[in-house]
Amino acid sequence: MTLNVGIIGLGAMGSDHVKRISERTGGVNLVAVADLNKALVEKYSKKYDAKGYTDGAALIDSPDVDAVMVVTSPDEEHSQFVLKAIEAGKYVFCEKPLMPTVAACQEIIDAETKHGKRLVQVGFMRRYGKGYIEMKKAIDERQFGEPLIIHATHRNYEVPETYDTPMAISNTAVHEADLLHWLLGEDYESGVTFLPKKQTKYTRSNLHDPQIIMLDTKSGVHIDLEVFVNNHMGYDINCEVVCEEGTISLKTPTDVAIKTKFHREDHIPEEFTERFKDAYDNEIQQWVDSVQNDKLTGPSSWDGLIAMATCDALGKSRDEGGIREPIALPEKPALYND
Ligand SMILES: NC(=O)C1=CN([C@@H]2O[C@H](COP(=O)(O)OP(=O)(O)OC[C@H]3O[C@@H](n4cnc5c(N)ncnc54)[C@H](O)[C@@H]3O)[C@@H](O)[C@H]2O)C=CC1
Ligand SMILES: O=C1[C@@H](O)[C@H](O)[C@@H](O)[C@H](O)[C@H]1O
Repeated sequence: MTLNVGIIGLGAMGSDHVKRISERTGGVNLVAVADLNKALVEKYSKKYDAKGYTDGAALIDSPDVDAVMVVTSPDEEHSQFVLKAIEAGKYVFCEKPLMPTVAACQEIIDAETKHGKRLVQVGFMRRYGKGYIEMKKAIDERQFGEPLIIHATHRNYEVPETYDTPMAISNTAVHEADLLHWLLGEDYESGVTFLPKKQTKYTRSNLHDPQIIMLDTKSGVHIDLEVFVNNHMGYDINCEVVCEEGTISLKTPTDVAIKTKFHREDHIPEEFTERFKDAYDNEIQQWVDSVQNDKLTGPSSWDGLIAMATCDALGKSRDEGGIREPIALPEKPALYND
């Protein structure tokens, strides 16, 4: 049976998912698209022969739609559609972050728990990237002994004017907040955020960039993460895990490196859609497959809450001038135990 999907939000990431669902994902049919922007609705409904809506709630209510993808921004827009999908009993894939506050994540968890079945998957797509999967296997098997330290960087070429200081954590570092505890298989104990170099060429009044984050896990693994979202160099994601008997690193995303007269070249991607194409494709294919099997397997609302509780502590630390903050989680509902 083919799964009929509707997508709400047709901007940068939504249009990438539209293309993926329509052209590269098996067992699925794009039947409806929605956006507040009429021109985008017309463009994609025409191109992919899908019904068009300017009201995302109407898309969710449509009997033609079996499952929903929420790809709207700002991130605060997510929960109205996620809650509506839960109410309608429809599976819903929600781009990260689930919501940018812990309270709003908790509201979704409460609604899903009340419904009694997992319906929500959060778009932490890095878990589906080949490099990270291999790193996790090596860590899980302790191939090089115990993990001790992680050095990570999250660098974007540039971000829009609407992107502000809190978003460096809630919208960007949220990827590592999820990924690194998944990679290590353990919870965080505490975190701290520093703001180096207050004045730079690209400093804006609403954005402090770069930001330095440190996290410590319950067993004492130490993580340092540089978030630098206006680096004017490229989309540069790095992760090195230092273990007792070796290091495990994410390799450069290119398959080919050029050496020519007295120098070498290695392409740096411009965008996440290029860098993590394999991860997004695997993520969405596995989401479709798990919905078809009526059992979600990907990152849950609970994972969305863990990531945001981590971001909350890091944001608080930054606002208090770099004081270490404990990372505490509420009680985990039984629904999220398997
Ligand atoms: N997993 C990943 O690596 C990435 C995830 N994202 C996430 O995807 C989401 C979308 O981000 P972008 O595509 O970059 O944003 P964008 O600003 O390019 O597009 C957002 C779209 O949502 C529409 N929209 C806003 N409110 C709406 C509403 N109430 N009803 C219907 N449509 C509405 C806007 O008109 C716009 O077309 C964000 O939550 C972002 O955090 C974005 C980039 C990468
Ligand atoms: O999720 C994403 C964006 O929303 C975010 O703004 C970027 O910093 C991330 O690299 C990208 O993966």
